Amino acid sequence: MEVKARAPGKIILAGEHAVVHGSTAVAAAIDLYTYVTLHFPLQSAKNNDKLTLQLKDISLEFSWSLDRLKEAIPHNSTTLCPSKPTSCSDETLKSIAVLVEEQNIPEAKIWLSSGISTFLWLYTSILGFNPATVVINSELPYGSGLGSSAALSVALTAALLASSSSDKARSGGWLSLDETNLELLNKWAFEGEKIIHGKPSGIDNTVSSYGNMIKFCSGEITRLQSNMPLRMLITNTRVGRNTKALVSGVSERKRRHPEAMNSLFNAVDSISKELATIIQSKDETSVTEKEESIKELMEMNQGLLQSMGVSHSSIETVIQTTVKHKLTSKLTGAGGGGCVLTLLPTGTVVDKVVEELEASGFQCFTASIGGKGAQICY
Ligand SMILES: Nc1ncnc2c1ncn2[C@@H]1O[C@H](COP(=O)(O)OP(=O)(O)O)[C@@H](O)[C@H]1O
Ligand SMILES: C[C@@](O)(CCOP(=O)(O)O)CC(=O)O
Ligand SMILES: [Mg+2]
Repeated sequence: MEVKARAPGKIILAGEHAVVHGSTAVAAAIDLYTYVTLHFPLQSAKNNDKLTLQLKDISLEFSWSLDRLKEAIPHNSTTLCPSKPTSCSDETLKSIAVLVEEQNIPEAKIWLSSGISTFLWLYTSILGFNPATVVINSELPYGSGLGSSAALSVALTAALLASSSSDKARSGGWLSLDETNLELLNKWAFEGEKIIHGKPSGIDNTVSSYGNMIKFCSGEITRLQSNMPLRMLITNTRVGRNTKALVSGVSERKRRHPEAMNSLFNAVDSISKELATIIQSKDETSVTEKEESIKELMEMNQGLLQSMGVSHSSIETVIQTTVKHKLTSKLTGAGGGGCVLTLLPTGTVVDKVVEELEASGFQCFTASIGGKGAQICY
């Protein structure tokens, strides 16, 4: 039997980091996906005593005997409960880290460890100790602010829940999930994100699960209906960074300067709310005026992110380059490198700015904004 799922990456239009501290943020799905395929061996097959993970896009394979997993991961064989998401305890996470270490991940790819821990936790919590080969393929750059961690948790959980469900109408095409299943998927995926991010806000797994564009504040989700064209250039600085470290850096700064940081978070909250209002507005304001307001809000948000300590010289270079072309940019995701968004107002020709950015070693692309969320295929 085979089950497939896919989940999109995302851009955060406003509010990253502040959203971890209770501010509003606005995010949209993009049309770059992580794909997960589960293959279950026949009882008679020779590999029916193993769990194998194949990361296709980076040509790596990891494998554990089911006996080793059962021995290492604390479990209660009678209480597998896919419909009740639970958190991974510190004790279980330590045991899983040992299982990951035993795989001798190449030093240059050691950043995969938390993703593989998430994999083991979600798999064994939802499907228990059953044999399978899990194939993962991602179109998203890793650790670049486009939510590869959330797309992994969402796509994997969607495939696991689909395979554990009794209701498998074979269709051959991509199917979206109903509200109840989306809610369950999103809760499990959040538990997966916690292993990778430490203290996630939940916005990334939510937008990857639900798709489209959302306003998010302390777990409250508002789906947004955009009433204007919104085009963004995405520039990957190719500077690697890690969301967990950046999020904890902001918390440290908040601990040192609580009042000042709370003022920054409040300002971000206002920016995100205003952005959501503009995007949805059906009033007479022209698209050009709306784009001018969005430009200003992005500029202010970037200034506040810089004050939180999450910008980077590569991000500043992208901003300065795009300013020369009268375009406005802000970092997206955790910052510290990673990707930068540049608003492309109606009629913008991007060739010259892209040429200049790519000459500096950056990678530019446009992605379609606000597409579908998680989907499954039998
Ligand atoms: N397809 C994948 N397979 C294994 N791990 C993954 C995958 N996608 C993401 N990850 C994990 O997520 C981490 C990147 O997440 P993060 O730092 O939050 O950045 P982002 O979510 O912006 O890509 C990687 O270092 C890796 O541990
Ligand atoms: C910085 C943050 O707001 C977004 C992180 O996104 P990413 O992992 O860099 O794609 C963290 C969060 O909201 O959990
Ligand atoms: Mg992430």
